[in-house]
Formats: sequence, structure tokens, C-alpha cells
Amino acid sequence: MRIAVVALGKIGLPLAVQFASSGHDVIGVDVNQKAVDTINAGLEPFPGEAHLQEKLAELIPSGRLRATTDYAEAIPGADAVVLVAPVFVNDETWEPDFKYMDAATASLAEHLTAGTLVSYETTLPVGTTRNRWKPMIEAGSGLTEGVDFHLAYSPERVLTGRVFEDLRKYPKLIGALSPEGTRRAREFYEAVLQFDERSDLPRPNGVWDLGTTEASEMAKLAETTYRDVNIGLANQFGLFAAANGIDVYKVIEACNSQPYSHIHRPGIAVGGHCIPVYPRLYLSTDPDADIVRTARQLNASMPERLVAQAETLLGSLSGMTAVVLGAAYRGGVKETAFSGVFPTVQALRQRGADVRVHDPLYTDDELRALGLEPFAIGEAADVAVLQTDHADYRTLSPAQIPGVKLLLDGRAASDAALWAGTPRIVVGSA
Ligand SMILES: NC(=O)c1ccc[n+]([C@@H]2O[C@H](COP(=O)([O-])OP(=O)(O)OC[C@H]3O[C@@H](n4cnc5c(N)ncnc54)[C@H](O)[C@@H]3O)[C@@H](O)[C@H]2O)c1
Ligand SMILES: CC(=O)N[C@H]1[C@@H](OP(=O)(O)OP(=O)(O)OC[C@H]2O[C@@H](n3ccc(=O)[nH]c3=O)[C@H](O)[C@@H]2O)O[C@H](CO)[C@@H](O)[C@@H]1O
Repeated sequence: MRIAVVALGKIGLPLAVQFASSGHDVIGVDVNQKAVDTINAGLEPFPGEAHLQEKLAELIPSGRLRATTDYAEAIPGADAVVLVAPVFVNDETWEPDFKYMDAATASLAEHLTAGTLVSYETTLPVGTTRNRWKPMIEAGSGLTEGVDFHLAYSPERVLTGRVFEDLRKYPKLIGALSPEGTRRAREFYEAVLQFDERSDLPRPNGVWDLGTTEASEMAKLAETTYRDVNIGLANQFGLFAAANGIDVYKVIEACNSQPYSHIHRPGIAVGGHCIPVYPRLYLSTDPDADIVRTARQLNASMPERLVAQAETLLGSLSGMTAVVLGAAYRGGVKETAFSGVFPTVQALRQRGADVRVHDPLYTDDELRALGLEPFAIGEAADVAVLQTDHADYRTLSPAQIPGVKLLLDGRAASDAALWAGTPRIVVGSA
């Protein structure tokens, strides 16, 4: 097969590599010339994706994978095109921002030829494939969906850093606009993915047809919204527990000891590209979903609530030096998209604290480029706020932050024994 992958980012590039590794001819298209050049040199344009570099080093010289900025080179004659350019959400209005995918779709349509399967993998509001992409492609190409080309939606569910592993592990959800589209999508994904056996699924692991693009779009929004709402519930329980002298982690562990309870963990922030964003995409088509809105608002309010607790305990934060431990949105990843570091720093600064940030995965210059003042372990601070559950922080002790008067542990990740004798506020604990 000849396959084109549109957008070679943290998801698109590993996908292109996966398809080429399965023995197909793959061309990736991206508007970023530097990324395209780096890929064509056999080098990974971003770090952190397991096995990406070694696979690129094999596939680029073999000629089975190459990258271009030119849609005219990649799209005509392709058997399948997979699009995974981002769709964002406007921070203020919570409305979807389609500009990158609109541009990618217009370029695709301009060069599309008859016979191609077009599959969108970016997370989308329900109805987008049918109501937005289909008319745009038809108008731009002069071709008819279901006759000249077929349109499918197949959400990408992998976690960056372990894309190749997750592609084998998770069923590939699909939905198309016609039975022939479904057949083509199934045939395509079966040819480019290899699935691990899993005895816990109600059916053999593999391509999983949801019947319509809408159901397939909703599945991705539902599984991520579930996580946000679940964390929201954990945060609600955590606030109640802390106010009533209860350790919520003991409660959650006990509840989850039977198979019908899967309560997540409370935390200072829900960050990342996905979990704080997709509930808003969901709300854009189901504005009555108050349960989703409330959970999102509660999760977003956590940094302010916890910093306010620290202020109450210390009387005032004005003039104090505060260090936020962790810029990344979760432990072990070098990614700050929607990270809790930003609202936490803001809540501390608003109270007059001099705020600096430490993260073992970031250099001082990288932190400064994010608008964050760097801090080195060993320097003095009055308040420490543990924002990211990096492994390093589990062994951190007050002696490493001379003068520290309070640890605000937003991840319940610090060692109680090491911090005995120093006041601590632990999210979800009394
Ligand atoms: N990152 C994740 O963890 C994750 C997980 C599951 C699903 N997803 C989905 O994947 C999508 C992409 O995420 P990502 O992490 O790969 O993003 P990314 O920011 O790493 O990459 C996006 C790429 O799109 C390219 N691009 C933008 N406009 C383009 C255009 N008109 N034509 C061609 N290329 C264009 C950019 O140059 C960039 O290389 C997300 O929006 C999300 O829906 C992401
Ligand atoms: C495990 C999971 O479903 N991960 C999904 C998530 O990854 P993603 O990389 O976003 O990671 P997580 O879902 O684990 O974490 C998101 C945020 O929630 C916080 N957090 C997480 C768990 C918890 O119990 N309490 C808590 O506060 C984390 O610290 C982090 O800030 O979105 C991606 C994009 O859609 C999906 O591809 C991944 O499959």
C-alpha cells in the first residue's frame, strides 16, 4: 500500500513509522520544514518516544518512509491518508479551534484522487467528520464521498512515549460513513497494525467497528472525559477527607479492592494535551453535561484552593520564596501542555511570593523559555509546592531546601518520614 500521514508530530511520526515498519510505502507531510529535514536525515525531531530513533535509522535509508512539506507529492494516488494535525480548544470560550486541521483538510482536498481511504485520528467533537470534513473535502476535490473516496474516523488512544507498545495493546476503534468505508478502514488498520492477544477484552484484540463516525468520535471523548470526571470526584472526596481528618488514599485503596470501584487519585492539577481539553470538546456538542462541566471546573480550581490553604497555614505568602517542584504535567514526561505549574505559579505570585520552579527534566534555559524562573535543589525557599510526581521527589528531604517552612504536596508523593518535623499539606489528607 501507498500511505500518506498528514502531520508528523508526536503522534503522526510514530504512526508513519509503524505503517512503514509493517511493509508499506509511507510519505509523511508536515508544514514544519525543519522537522521534515530532520526526519529525512534519519533523526527524531523530538526526544522521548521509545524505539522511534532506532526505527527511523532503519526506515529512512531503506526508502520505505520519507517526509515532505508538499501535499502534491504525498496525496495523489495514495491508498490511504491518515490525518492527525491538532485541534485545539479556545481557552476562554471553550470552543474548538479547527484552524490547523482545516488547513490540512483543504490541502488534502486539493490533491485527493479517486480511490483513497481518508481516516482522521485527531480527537474531534461528535459530528465533525460527517458535517465538517466530508463537505470540505467534497468541495475542494470535486469528488464524492462513498463513491470516489471513503471517509473514516479512528481515534488515537496511545500515550506519547510508548506509542508502539500501545498500538499493539489497544483495540483500534473505527467508524465510517458507509459499509464500504468501514470495510476499507478495517482492511487498512489490519494491514498496518499488529495486535497483542488480550484475554480481558470481550472480543479478540484488533479493529473494533463502532458503526458510525459519531460513535467513534464519542468513544475518545467519553474515555478521556471519564478520566477527568473521575479525578474530579477523587478531588471532591479529597477535599472532604482533608477537612474531616480522613486520609482519602486509604479510603480509595479500600474502595478499589472490589471490582466495581476505580476511583482515581486527587491532585493539584489535571494537565496534558488531552484530559483537561477533551471534556471541553465534549461539552461543545453536549452543553447540558453539567456533570462534566462541574468536574472540569473543580479540577481547574485545585491549584488556587491548595495555595489558599498554604496561605491560611502560614498567615501570608507575601515576600516569601516559593519553589514549585515540577514543571511537567505528570511525572516522568517532558511536557508542559496545560501543566499545573502555570496556575500554581500564578496563585503563588498573586499572593506576593517570589516563585521559582525546579524540574529534573528541564534545563534552566528551557524553564526560562516557559516564563518560569529556575530553582536548583540545595537553594533556600520558604515554601515548596510539589506539582509533579517525578520519581526524584519521593526521596526529597527538607534538608535539600534550606529554610523550608511548609511543603504543599499536591501529588501525595513526598515521603512522610523524611518530612517529619516540617509542616506538610498533602492533597486529600488531613
Ligand atoms: N499527544 C498525545 O498524547 C496524543 C494522544 C492521543 C491523541 N492525540 C491526538 O493527536 C493530535 C496531534 O497530537 P500531537 O501530539 O502529534 O501534536 P504535535 O503538536 O506533536 O504535532 C502536530 C504536528 O502537526 C503539524 N501541522 C500543523 N498544521 C499542519 C498542516 N496544515 N499540515 C501538515 N501538518 C501540520 C505541525 O507542524 C506538527 O508537526 C492531537 O490533537 C490529539 O487529538 C494526541
Ligand atoms: C491513562 C490514560 O488514560 N492516559 C490517557 C491520557 O494520557 P495523559 O498523558 O494525559 O496522562 P494521564 O491521564 O495519566 O494524566 C492527565 C493528568 O491528570 C492527572 N491525574 C491523573 C490520574 C489521577 O488519578 N489523578 C490525576 O490528577 C495527572 O497528574 C495529569 O496531570 O490522555 C491521552 C490523550 O488522550 C491518552 O492517549 C492516554 O491514554
